[in-house]
Amino acid sequence: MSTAPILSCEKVTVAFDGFKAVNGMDLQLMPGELRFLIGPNGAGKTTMLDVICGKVKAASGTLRFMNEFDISRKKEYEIAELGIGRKFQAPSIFVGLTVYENLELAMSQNRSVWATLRATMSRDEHTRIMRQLDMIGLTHRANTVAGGLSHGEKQWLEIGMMLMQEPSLLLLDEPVAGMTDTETEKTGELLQEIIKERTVVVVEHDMDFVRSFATKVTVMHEGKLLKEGTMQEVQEDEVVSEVYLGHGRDSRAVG
Ligand SMILES: Nc1ncnc2c1ncn2[C@@H]1O[C@H](COP(=O)(O)OP(=O)(O)OP(=O)(O)O)[C@@H](O)[C@H]1O
Repeated sequence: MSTAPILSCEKVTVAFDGFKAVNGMDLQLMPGELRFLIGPNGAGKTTMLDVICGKVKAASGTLRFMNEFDISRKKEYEIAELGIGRKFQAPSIFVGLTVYENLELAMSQNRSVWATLRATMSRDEHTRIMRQLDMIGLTHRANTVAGGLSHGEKQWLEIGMMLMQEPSLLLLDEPVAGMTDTETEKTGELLQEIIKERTVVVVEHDMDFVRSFATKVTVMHEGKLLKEGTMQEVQEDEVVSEVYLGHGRDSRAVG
């Protein structure tokens, strides 16, 4: 495996009407990592994902992908084509189509919906979909209309749809929010499976989930990198403790 970072962000700043939501943030990811990005509300975590996928632009700083591409000036679709996939909190699946059809559509993103559903599928394409269904644990749901899935299943379907496009780097924003404990556990296992071939960044508030699945955690505060390390190192850090204390839902994150 390459030792060069897959993503290298240096001194990234994102401003909204002069307010710096991200303020000189550094983030380096190695291929195959599952990195958790945590921090109090308003720390700039979601904005950091937004700037990586091109949804917002950096006012300054550099963002380098695969040691080769400067993505700071690229458009969102160009960044997606380079291999960065972004999943937002609300799932964007086609609720009137079956699980199988959703994956089929995601596989042939450049065709129209009608052309995709009418086209004859090759055996290889069918095999790819079946493999994806297996990975996201929805084989038994292949012919279920996506609108009838549970909340967790919808999230897994959307992750599956993103994977059909073979991204090298996957950005997930609070993937386990609203999930049951069993669904959360399954999602963690799915992420472990995904990083066998890809790199994943997860913005997360669920500290039990982070504790169970994180090897390396990045803590953001006021738009900057506050601390990076194992969950234990982060929990033992006094400054991190101070920042979290009194911050509502994350107040039990440390100690
Ligand atoms: N489009 C925008 N316009 C103006 N301000 C914004 C915009 N997006 C985010 N912000 C502000 O930037 C700051 C960082 O927001 P961001 O959503 O990145 O934080 P976060 O760490 O993801 O927080 P949370 O954990 O609550 O989701 C917040 O103060 C937020 O209000």
